[in-house]
Amino acid sequence: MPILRVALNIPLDTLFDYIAPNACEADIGLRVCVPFGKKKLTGVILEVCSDTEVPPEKLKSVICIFRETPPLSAELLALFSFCSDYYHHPLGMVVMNSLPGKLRNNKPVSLKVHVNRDQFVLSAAGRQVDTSTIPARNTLMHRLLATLKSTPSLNARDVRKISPRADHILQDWVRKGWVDIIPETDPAVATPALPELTSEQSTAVGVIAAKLDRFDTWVLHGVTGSGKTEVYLRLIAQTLSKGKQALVLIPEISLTPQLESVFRERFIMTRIVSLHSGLNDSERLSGWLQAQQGEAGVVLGTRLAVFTPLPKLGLIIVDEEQDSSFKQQDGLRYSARDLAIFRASQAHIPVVLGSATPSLESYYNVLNDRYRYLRLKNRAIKNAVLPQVKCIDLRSEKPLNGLSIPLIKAIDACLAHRQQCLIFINRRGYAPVLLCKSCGWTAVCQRCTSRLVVHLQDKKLSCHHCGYLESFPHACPQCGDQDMMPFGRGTQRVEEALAIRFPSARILRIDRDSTRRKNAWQAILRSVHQHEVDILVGTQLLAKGHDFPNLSLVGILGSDISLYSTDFRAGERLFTQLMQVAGRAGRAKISGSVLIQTEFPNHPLYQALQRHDYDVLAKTILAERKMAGFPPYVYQALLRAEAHSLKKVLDFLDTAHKLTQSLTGIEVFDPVPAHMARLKGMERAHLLVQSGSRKKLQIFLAQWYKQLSALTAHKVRWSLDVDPIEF
Ligand SMILES: Nc1ncnc2c1ncn2[C@@H]1O[C@H](COP(=O)(O)OP(=O)(O)OP(=O)(O)O)[C@@H](O)[C@H]1O
Ligand SMILES: [Zn+2]
Repeated sequence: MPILRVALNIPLDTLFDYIAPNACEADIGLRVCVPFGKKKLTGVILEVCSDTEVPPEKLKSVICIFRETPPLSAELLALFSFCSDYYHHPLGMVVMNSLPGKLRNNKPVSLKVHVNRDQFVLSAAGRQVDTSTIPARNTLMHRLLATLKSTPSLNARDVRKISPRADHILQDWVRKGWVDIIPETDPAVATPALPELTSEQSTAVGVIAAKLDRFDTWVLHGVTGSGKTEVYLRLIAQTLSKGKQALVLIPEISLTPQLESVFRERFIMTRIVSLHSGLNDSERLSGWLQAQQGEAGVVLGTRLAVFTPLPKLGLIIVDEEQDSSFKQQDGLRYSARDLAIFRASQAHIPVVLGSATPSLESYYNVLNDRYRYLRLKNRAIKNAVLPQVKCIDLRSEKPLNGLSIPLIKAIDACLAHRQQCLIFINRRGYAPVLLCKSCGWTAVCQRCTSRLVVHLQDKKLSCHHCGYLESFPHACPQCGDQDMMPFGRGTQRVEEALAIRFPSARILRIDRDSTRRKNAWQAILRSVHQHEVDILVGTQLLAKGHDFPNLSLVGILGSDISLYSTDFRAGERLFTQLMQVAGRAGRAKISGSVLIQTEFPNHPLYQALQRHDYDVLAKTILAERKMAGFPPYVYQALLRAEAHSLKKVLDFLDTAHKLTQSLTGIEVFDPVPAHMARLKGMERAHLLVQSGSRKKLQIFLAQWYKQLSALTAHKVRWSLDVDPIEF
């Protein structure tokens, strides 16, 4: 009797065995419904074998196998298995987390995902089908094939006219590659005229396009506005022309509408699917199925999209590859960028990592010749040059309400020229601290190690880590004094100061508070493009990828705070962020300038920024990391633990520490409290391990993970974070 080994979304590092009388090898990768305790669960069949260690009286039968969707491919299952091994996370959870919600349900799904106006045409393979191989009694198949041969294309209605059952056959043929789907096209839309590539773009496209049939990791290092998107588009066009699919990963969901419309305009004959967390379950399922069936030519998505089934994958692009949002920060802590590289190597195709400021990990791999490197040094639009970056020295220019005189003058000039400006401050809310002037009390979150942020408009104090909200206190809870004052500055306060200083300017604030509503982004982008806004105030949400042609001035406030952080990645992150915001200025015909208000104008980071010199700074930071023994010179993993009592957490970590004794090539540090020592009421601490050899670290982690899983007597939640980026 065949035994199925099933992946379930259960936090145990094992597969679960069931009997299935009518199952066979071809069922591997299919979804299956099984009994589990008193419940029914849906899982995925990973193996079909003939024996099991489960005693016969305990072995249960599957309830049903879902056969309406094709099985997950062997490549995808290999990706899951790599991911589970590398991140030390139960395989069943890896598999199930990657599926759209509707496929995790105990219900069959409907495959009716086509837009009815699609056209179906016989593919080259379909034309070569030997009709004698189709049994004569299958008259419907013969009729459908004959009709497809005799007409240029059919739409869904034509198909149903042949027979209501013809639709099924057609779907099957699409899967087999006999029939291609051409999405409905609007004849009024003409093929857009392509811009002439700059010589740098043209080199990049040429070099990568010559090697589309092999695995390489390309770092496309292009300054802001250098037209990396155009390079992607040309490479995707070549991929599509070979009948292959392209996967494009982007960091921010807010960037999808813009990019999606660029793609749609360019590839009018191609089905483009976007996959991100803003979709409802049906939309996500539909996109996922179109990808799995090879109908979607381009899949555009945020990090989870790296797990999309793509049978004809020909190219992967990771835009803004350095972005930390590619790393999942809970549950399965994977890096979508790193998995993208694995997928490309698995499929023998190129992966392009695009960025204006590549991550130091990637840059290091370039310096070591592990990755290939292409550079775009100039802006793509004729005469558009990189903005002039200058520091305003706050030691001599005392600001008023946060705004220094040179910045105010620059804003005045910008407005007089009817151009737009952007004031960047990476902190939302009104002020980060509420302070009692007489006793020095500050409002803190009861559940987290953090201060409460002042939100003046709704008269609330809010914790940005756990979402806790409370009303303003009337008096200081410590001394009773009523003289409480917001201290420091957030976007709302800067907006207020600007409104006072520039009463006739139209000001728009863009941060997580102002973009929460659905479609808020579209409205914002439209009003910026139609110049209904003069001054934008915003956080890093604004910094990424947006193209605002009329923006000529960027002012940067409050960035000094990241210069001397305890996090060794803070400098890299700040540089990237400031390069990105600075890059919003002067992207088209008008020239741009960037003003940074700082007390440390001579800091190497600001110096590098003024010269647009990524390489010098990157090399300096790399040298520091080498000295200090930080990544990319070592590989790290963090054992994170949390519980209601700190003692329990530390006891657990001590036990974990003792398990690691006398290892060579692995360095184990003492347990320390996390940067956020308390979060949502949980006490948190961690233990860092590192090694100069990724392989050694992996071997150690596998063994340690088993030992840790076997520790039972503690009430601590723990997880391993491989290649952590937050501490
Ligand atoms: N060859 C070209 N000729 C003319 N304009 C171009 C060309 N290539 C790109 N552009 C234009 O240049 C602008 C900047 O391009 P794009 O947004 O792709 O830059 P980017 O490198 O992605 O920058 P960022 O890192 O800031 O996102 C866009 O308006 C784009 O339409
Ligand atoms: Zn909190």
